[in-house]
Parts: sequence; structure tokens; C-alpha cells
Amino acid sequence: MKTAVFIDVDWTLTDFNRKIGSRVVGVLERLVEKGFLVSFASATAYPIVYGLARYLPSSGVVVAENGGVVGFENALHVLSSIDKERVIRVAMEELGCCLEDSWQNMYRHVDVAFVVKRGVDPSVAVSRARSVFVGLGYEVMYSGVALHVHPPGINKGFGVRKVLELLGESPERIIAIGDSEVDLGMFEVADFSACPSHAPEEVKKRADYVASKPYSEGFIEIAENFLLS
Ligand SMILES: O=C(O)COP(=O)(O)O
Ligand SMILES: [Mg+2]
Repeated sequence: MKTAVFIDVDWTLTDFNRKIGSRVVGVLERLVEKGFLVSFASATAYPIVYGLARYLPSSGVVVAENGGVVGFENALHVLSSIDKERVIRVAMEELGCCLEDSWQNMYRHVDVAFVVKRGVDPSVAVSRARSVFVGLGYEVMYSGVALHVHPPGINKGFGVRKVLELLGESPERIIAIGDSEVDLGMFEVADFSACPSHAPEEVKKRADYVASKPYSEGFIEIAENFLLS
């Protein structure tokens, strides 16, 4: 059975400005040609990840909403649920200092996303959000670009396991590449994990390989050294 590669989107597949360059597209093309199962695994909403998988070289297998939603061959699987309106209302009432509602929430089923307001230290926003949401039974994670609230147990590793189960695939090797704490769940289910150089210390510590370059340059380095050589 082939190797499955799960690739985070923001700041792993993209550069700092969240653009996907032609060299990244070339790497994806070569991974698909080599017979890898190439899947995007993101904290973003399903339509975003699905759109990427539809139009970029990939196997069309998608993990979205931090593992709360998975999909392939146009079949969307929602793996949990959340009282979205309540989470947004509580955030706006109690964390209006720090967070803004994300436009993506209208497309979300399991994981509610917020943008940290300009000028607010993300670590302050995260600890305030945890003090509000953990008591309500939710988990709070920060991807480097957005703050996420979801039921405990939802993470990209859960999504990776679920999508492989739905596909009926038991790959020989699972490889996970990502840059933030939302990727640690999939590092745990992977046989090999790697991160770009800008990842926070806690992520670097848990990765099997830390690239010498940041963002998508790090992804290209990882793919060329371990998957395409
Ligand atoms: O939080 C986001 O929207 C992006 O998250 P990702 O890095 O998992 O793609
Ligand atoms: Mg990322």
C-alpha cells in the first residue's frame, strides 16, 4: 500500500503571504506521479480545502476543520458537531477585546474559527479564550493564522485516521507535514513528521525533522529530501 502524505495548508503549503507558488505545485505534481496519496489537512473550512484539492495536483482526499470534517470523491463527512451560534455569541460577549468572527464560520460544522484582532498578542488571546471555553467543554487551538474552538478529541490526527478508514486504505507509511499546534494530532498518527523552520518550539520538538527553511520553502525541502529523492 502506498505512502500517504498529509500536508497542512496555511504556512506549510503556502508562503508567508498565504500564496501557493508554482514550485509547490510542481512538487505536488511529482508526489502524485510517484503514487503517493496526497491529502491536504487544514484547520480551514471544507470548501477551502476541497477547492484546493480539486484544482491542485492531489488525490482529492481532504481533512478540514482540524479533523472535524473529511471528504473525498465529493462525499463530505461531518465527524462531530458544535453549538456554533453559542460559541460565536460567547466569544463576541466575552472576548470582543481580542477576537473577530471569521467569515468561514458560515461554512463550518465542528470547529469555529476566530481571527485575533490586530495589535493583540495571540498568546494573550489564546489564554483568555481558554479561560472562557475550556470550562464550557471546548478545546482552543491556535494555527498561527486563526484561533479555533472545537470539541475535545477533534484534531487532524482524528481526521487522518477517519479518512483512511472511510477510504479503506492502510498505507504503509503516513507522513505529516505541518507548522503549528493544530498539526500535532496528525504528527502523532504519522510514521514520520516534519515542520518548516518557523514552527513554534513545541512543534519543532515533536517533529521528526525540522526544515532549515520556513513556510513553503520548508515544505519543498522536506518533500525533496524525504519523498522525492
Ligand atoms: O487556521 C487556519 O485557518 C489555517 O490553518 P492550517 O494551517 O491548518 O491550514
Ligand atoms: Mg499551518
